[in-house]
Amino acid sequence: MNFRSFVEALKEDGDLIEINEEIDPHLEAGAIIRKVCETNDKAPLFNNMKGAQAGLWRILGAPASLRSNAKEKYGRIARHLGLPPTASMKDIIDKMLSAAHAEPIPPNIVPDGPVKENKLFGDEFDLTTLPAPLLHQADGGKYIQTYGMHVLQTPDKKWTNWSIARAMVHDKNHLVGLVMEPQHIGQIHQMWKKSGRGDIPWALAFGVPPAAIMAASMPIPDGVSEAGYIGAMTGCALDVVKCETNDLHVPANAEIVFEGTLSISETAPEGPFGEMHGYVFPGDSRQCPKFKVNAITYRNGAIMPVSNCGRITDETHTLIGSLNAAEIRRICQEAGLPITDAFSPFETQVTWIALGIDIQKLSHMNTTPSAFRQMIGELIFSQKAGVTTHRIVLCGPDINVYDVKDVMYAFTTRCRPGADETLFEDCRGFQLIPFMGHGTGTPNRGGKVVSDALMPMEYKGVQNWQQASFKDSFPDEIKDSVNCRWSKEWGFAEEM
Ligand SMILES: Cc1cc2c3c(c1C)C(C)(C)C[C@H]1C[C@@H](c4ccccc4)[C@]4(C(=O)NC(=O)N=C4N2C[C@H](O)[C@H](O)[C@H](O)COP(=O)(O)O)N31
Ligand SMILES: [K+]
Ligand SMILES: [Mn+2]
Repeated sequence: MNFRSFVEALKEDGDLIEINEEIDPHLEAGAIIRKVCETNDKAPLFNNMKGAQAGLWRILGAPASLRSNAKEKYGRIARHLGLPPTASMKDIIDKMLSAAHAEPIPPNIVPDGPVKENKLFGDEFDLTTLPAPLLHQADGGKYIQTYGMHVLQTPDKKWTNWSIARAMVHDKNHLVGLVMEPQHIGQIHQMWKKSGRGDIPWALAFGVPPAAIMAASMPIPDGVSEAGYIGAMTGCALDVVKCETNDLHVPANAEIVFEGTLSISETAPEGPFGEMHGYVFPGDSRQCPKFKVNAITYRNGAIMPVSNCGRITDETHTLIGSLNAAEIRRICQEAGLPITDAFSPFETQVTWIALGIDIQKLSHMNTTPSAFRQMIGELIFSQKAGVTTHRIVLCGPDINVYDVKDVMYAFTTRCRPGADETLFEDCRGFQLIPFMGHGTGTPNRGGKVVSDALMPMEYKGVQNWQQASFKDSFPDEIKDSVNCRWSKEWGFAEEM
């Protein structure tokens, strides 16, 4: 599946709105995409961007946001992975974890591809004249990069990392963007700095195969190349082609590729940006590394994917939250902890992760609530995949952690504030969260908690209550008889 066929799939699903009227990249496109994300409406495809030139570019907004009809809520994300549009978040997370222990299938190097249909070098382009969107009025620049994939290799060439990190236009041939540890872009940047080998060969591929952008958004382990992971997950090697101006490889059917170098010395002001937690702090910029663009190659009719993040629900919630939770589930299970599921409710702006606990296994651990909370917090808050999470909620087997109503029902009724919670201050914190970066304590340390929504008896493997609900407080024959007359005889609404 490549990006173009993904867009076709959305069209066939009736999940695309094509806008052929001229749309301005200065706030107008961003406003439409933002409103789509806040209303879970169809993905907008802007075919006529003001300032488009030489086929650069059309824009697809909200590439992995939600659908409004409940049966296909995650359909746009499912289509990234070739799953049916009715797939659940559990199905999507299971699919993304399916390659965790599989032999990587390295990419297949091909001599040519659609991404080579057009090539611009040096003065043949000027980034400041391309239709890069201003996505929020207080953003510090035009965030051209919100859903592209950085390609960076370690100095020893053993690891090629694919990841999403934001970047804005700095001048006619430079971007400036977030390069922060423990993200792999930050780790690799540090390796090159130490190696003294000069600026880093770099590529940024937009409109890559959707499964690749999912892996680019996922914190798979240090040293694991996303290309091989995706090969193992899809069962087939991804076709890649060599860059014109360096030895890196990019997906052969990507829509657009910027090629160049990531500076190990030069920085420029970056931000602010309307971020994943739903805030922009006007004027809040900091020095970040510069990316020099030496060449642009692109397909005819190239489409630039754009994520306008902020208030729920957009790609920073559906992908960052879900894929961090995926890795947290795997890490907990491999540590022998009784975790069945992990999910980050969008309504927490993905600052929480709810864990589903197998209380039979928990009862065999003969542990205490405070010891278990300590174990969970020390493991998860020391992980790269745990950096963005500031509250973990432990939930019993009657709670569906993928449903925020269930998580809040457990958290608000089973977790006594203070007594049932363990605070963690000696761990990395996520400075992009306003209460961290603009709050009262140290911006990038601590501020985390494990909130135990397991009742004491669940540590013995027992739940001695019944939920006062239709599902749990009525015998099956009553429920069946009510259900079968529900809409036919009495005219209540059909079940969703
Ligand atoms: C899907 C998605 C992921 C994002 C981002 C975005 C989108 C749409 C935008 C819209 C651009 C907003 C910012 C949000 C911002 C951000 C910064 C830190 C942590 C989370 C988000 C950041 C970013 O700018 N920098 C960064 O380091 N990581 C980001 N991730 C998370 C990473 O893609 C994710 O963590 C991967 O696992 C990285 O791969 P790696 O494990 O290093 O190989 N962006
Ligand atoms: K990644
Ligand atoms: Mn990685």
